[in-house]
Amino acid sequence: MSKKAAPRLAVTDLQHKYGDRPVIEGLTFTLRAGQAIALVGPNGAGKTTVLKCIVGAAEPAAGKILLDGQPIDERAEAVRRDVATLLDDLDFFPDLTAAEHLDLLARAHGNSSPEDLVDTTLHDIGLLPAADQLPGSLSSGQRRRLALATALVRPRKLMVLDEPEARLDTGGVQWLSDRLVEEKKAGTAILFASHDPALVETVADSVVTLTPLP
Ligand SMILES: Nc1ncnc2c1ncn2[C@@H]1O[C@H](COP(=O)(O)OP(=O)(O)OP(=O)(O)O)[C@@H](O)[C@H]1O
Repeated sequence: MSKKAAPRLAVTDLQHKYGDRPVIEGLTFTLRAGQAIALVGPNGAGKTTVLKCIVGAAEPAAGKILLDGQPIDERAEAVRRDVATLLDDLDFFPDLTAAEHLDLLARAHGNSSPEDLVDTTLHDIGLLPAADQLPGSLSSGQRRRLALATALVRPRKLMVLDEPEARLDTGGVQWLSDRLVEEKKAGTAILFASHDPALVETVADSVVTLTPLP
């Protein structure tokens, strides 16, 4: 009998505190390849904090986080290779165009001829007309689209996205929704925080609701 594959992501009894103040207590969930979990809850409930713990940007007070059965370590090559993250707005290089950012990132992840991928991604995300603009000249929504695009020009088994719908227009949110569904079909696991009920309804296989701790 074959052993069942480990979940892509397994979070067990996660706890996090800022100073003495607990913000996450006893959070447990598992996420399998090709599935999506949405983290929902009011402002301040701890969604970003959970995502930061998972990508290694915050240190949990307790608990276990496993990626494909192994403790997650942001310095490990597998994590950097397999996890595409969109947390805050990216800090872009001021003197690289939108297209050059995507090209650089794809090459850094081992794609030696990313031209077609970069073009397709810019087209998909509606940034082709802005391909040669510097980040400082993009609108805030266009910068957000560029940040999303950076997650799409690199290999990924797990996407960790904090409010990916933020600042997108209606067409952008529709595109995002369709794209995340496609990502799941391709086997990517997605953990995302969102305040958009329609996006959650369309994309998430399950929902984890956080409430602010007293
Ligand atoms: N660096 C920090 N230092 C101290 N407290 C923090 C820090 N970051 C977040 N917090 C607090 O932790 C709680 C959870 O914040 P978090 O950003 O995780 O919430 P969230 O659910 O993502 O909220 P939102 O929906 O507004 O994005 C909040 O009360 C917040 O004020």
